Amino acid sequence: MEAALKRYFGYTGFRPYQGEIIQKVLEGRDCLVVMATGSGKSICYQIPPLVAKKTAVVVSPLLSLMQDQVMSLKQHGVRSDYLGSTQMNTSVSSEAEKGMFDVLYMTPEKAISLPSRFWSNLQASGICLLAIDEAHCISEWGHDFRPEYKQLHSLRDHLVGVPFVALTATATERVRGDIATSLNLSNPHIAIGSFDRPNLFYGVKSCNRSVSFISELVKEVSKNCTVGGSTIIYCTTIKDTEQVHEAMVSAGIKANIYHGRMGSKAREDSHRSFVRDEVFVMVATIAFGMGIDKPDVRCVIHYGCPKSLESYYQESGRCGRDGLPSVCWLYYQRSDFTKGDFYCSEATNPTQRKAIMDSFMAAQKYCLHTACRRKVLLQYFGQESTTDCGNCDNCTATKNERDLSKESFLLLSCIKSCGGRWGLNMPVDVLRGSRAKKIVEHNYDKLPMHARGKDYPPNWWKALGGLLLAHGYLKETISDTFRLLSVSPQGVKFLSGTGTPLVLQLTAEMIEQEEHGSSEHKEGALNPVATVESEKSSEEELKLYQMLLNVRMKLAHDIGTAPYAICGDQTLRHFAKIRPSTGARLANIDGVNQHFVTRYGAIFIQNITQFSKELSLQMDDSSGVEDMMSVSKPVNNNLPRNLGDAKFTSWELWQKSGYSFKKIAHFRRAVAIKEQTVISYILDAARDGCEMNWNRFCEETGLTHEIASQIRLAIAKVGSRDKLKPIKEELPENVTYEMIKIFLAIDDVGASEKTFGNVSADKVPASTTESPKSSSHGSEAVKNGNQGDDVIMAGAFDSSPSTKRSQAHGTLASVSNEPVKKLQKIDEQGMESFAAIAATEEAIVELAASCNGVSLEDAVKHFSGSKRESVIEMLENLECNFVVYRKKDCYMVL
Ligand SMILES: Nc1ncnc2c1ncn2[C@@H]1O[C@H](COP(=O)(O)OP(=O)(O)OP(=O)(O)O)[C@@H](O)[C@H]1O
Repeated sequence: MEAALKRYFGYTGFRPYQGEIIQKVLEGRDCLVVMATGSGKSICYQIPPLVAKKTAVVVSPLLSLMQDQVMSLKQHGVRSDYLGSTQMNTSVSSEAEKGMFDVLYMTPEKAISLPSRFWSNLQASGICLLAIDEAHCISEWGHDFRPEYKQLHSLRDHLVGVPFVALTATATERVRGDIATSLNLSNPHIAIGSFDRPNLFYGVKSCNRSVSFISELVKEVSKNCTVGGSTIIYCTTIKDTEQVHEAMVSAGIKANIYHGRMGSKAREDSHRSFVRDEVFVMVATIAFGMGIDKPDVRCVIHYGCPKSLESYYQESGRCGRDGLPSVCWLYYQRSDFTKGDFYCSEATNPTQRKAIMDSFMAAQKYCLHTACRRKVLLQYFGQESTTDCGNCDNCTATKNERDLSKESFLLLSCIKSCGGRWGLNMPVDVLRGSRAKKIVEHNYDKLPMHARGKDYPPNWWKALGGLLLAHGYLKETISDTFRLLSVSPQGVKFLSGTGTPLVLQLTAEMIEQEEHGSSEHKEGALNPVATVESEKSSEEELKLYQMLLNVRMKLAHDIGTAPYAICGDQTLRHFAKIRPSTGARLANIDGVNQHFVTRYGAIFIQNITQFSKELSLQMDDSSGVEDMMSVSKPVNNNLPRNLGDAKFTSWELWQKSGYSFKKIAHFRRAVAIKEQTVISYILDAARDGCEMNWNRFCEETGLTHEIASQIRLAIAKVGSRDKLKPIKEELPENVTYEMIKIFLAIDDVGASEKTFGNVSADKVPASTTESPKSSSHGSEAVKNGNQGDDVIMAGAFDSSPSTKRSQAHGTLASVSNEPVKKLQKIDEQGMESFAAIAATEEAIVELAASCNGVSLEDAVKHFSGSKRESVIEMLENLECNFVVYRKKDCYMVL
């Protein structure tokens, strides 16, 4: 399990609950998973198929979400696709039946409409789980009820014995019960994680929707953009969305808009360019909700009170999913609180209506609270928390507590005297001394508290009303479409004088009202920007991080994917901090998976090296990072370790003696071998650690910088480097199979990008007599499956491995007419040190496997016949090739 986590996702440890859930699923047990947004639920259904080598089917409510997940998984080397109404590729379904995907996503509509033949075929091919993502959609008590979800239980009949895994971030106890019942979960393993998102700062402010407020918002958001963070601004109406978007764009901020009245193509484009960091801000209605999987959103702003606390938690939960510090601000206007009825119009029965209203009131209370915001949120989801978080506006604000007993007494008694038949406006007007027609008609101008509240502006009183509601002194009831306020039993107790003095924390709005007599927003008071902590990075390291963000951006743009799908921000931060100089060092960084190393490793190492030089930063600084092992820089003795003799000699002739491929192909043979075989021998030697003059190799094989770039793009497009044919099909005719193989070998050994740099397209092979470019050998070699096994090596190549190298030297030197100047340079000492190596990569892997991981010191001790540097080098090579990975100080086998 852990090996698959490192190989495909680059992480060395599971987060809480992930390991146990995966284990249960692999044992065939149903699971109900309720874990916070961004806590890593997806891994729970993505790892089992990679371990069990069977397909996982995932039911997901949104196409955009599925497309993002598939894009990301492909970048991790996981075979994945989706079935839904927008899927144009008709072969996905038949490939899926044959078990050709690790993870197959589908919409609920699709899942219930697929014929039983599909399911029986898939079951025959192997299916390890059916996951129901966003499972709260099953429940009418959930905030996103979807009727099709209710029919998913019918899949049980098709998938006998297949574990069902229901996952959600927001489920009250009642919703959990609904999910389990509706899906017929049998004795499910229930995992309920914390709802807390400690990296998120929560803040709330009252606002007006004035032009000056919006321009202030624009200013603050633009600050966030300059530090490279993405922002989502959720508006409650399309009109607000358009207004805020227009303000952002006119201020020169790259912002997109997204709402339900846009066509699906426009929405898709808008979503895509946001996910790909082509714009930094998305101004959207909640139509841009559940499906947002971008991990590096640094700021989520709600411009208007959300329709429920669940949806606020979900939407704000789109922020900081990569675990880095991020902020969530909610700006509300008092008039937002009148929208409950509008939301209730969606209800089809009284139960739903009550559920919608309750959730809306909870959101309203959240806005008005002066206690720790996190506590309020967690309590709503049934999680008790005793300490204040210190990471929300209420915790960080200077305490502004005051005895508000007198004012509260006035307001509560006024509400009581008005008979609990009104909202807040009427009693506040009475307190303020209004003689409006309605007040006079009801004789409220005769009440003793009439005109007793002139010291404070109306909004101050309304803010106090909100506070009293949030603290339980008032209660709100719905009558028809009206929301009525009355005094609660706790309020009655206070009015009777038996309660304690009412010391309350003043809201920001009350303070503003006292100071300025209005909620007109003060310059500089708005502060939505995530102060993403630089994590003790130096200025140069931050510059390097910015440079690497650009490298990732360009790369993503070239291959048509989202930057985050290549690697996360956190991983780039580690690169900037550690500055790995080798593939092995890169491979050991958290978040780096096997595909990343093979596809992008060389590019990043080259850029890190170059930028670090420019910024005068040392490479390989592991001091500040935990979990990094202090391995001294390996000494590469450039000697092969476990090569067969034919390969070794081919390499020697080429690298040391300067022979051409053609000469080597004919060298001392009755029947010449193919040049392509020689090339593949030399590549194997390179993979085995032999020193290589890559510039010469590329020059002789015609692999130019341009061709290398084309191949890299093709691999990225195909999403896998396992099969050459699909890669070849993406490339122009002139790019041969041989070139692809060479590219992969160079990539495997992590040679520098500069390797290709010396040769340009118009300056191709000089020294090769027959370059692969001018022949069809490359494709022939592949067609014949020619990896060199079909070659009969004669003469010097057929002696026993231990003796033949020295024989080969002697023979070559004496028999060949070619100048073999450099050959003798492999002197006795070199051969001795090679012979003395007791550790081989296989032996190291065996040792690590037998004791479930081995430390470097133990490995060095175990292979006492080997030099420490050799063991380090082999370990690094294994690590770079993802044969082993490091967890703390231990090398584990993948
Ligand atoms: N074991 C892990 N170590 C480090 N990062 C992880 C681990 N598991 C998951 N992550 C990362 O956490 C982020 C959030 O994960 P994921 O998308 O699965 O969250 P989620 O629980 O499904 O959230 P939501 O409910 O919002 O969809 C992703 O960037 C993912 O790569």
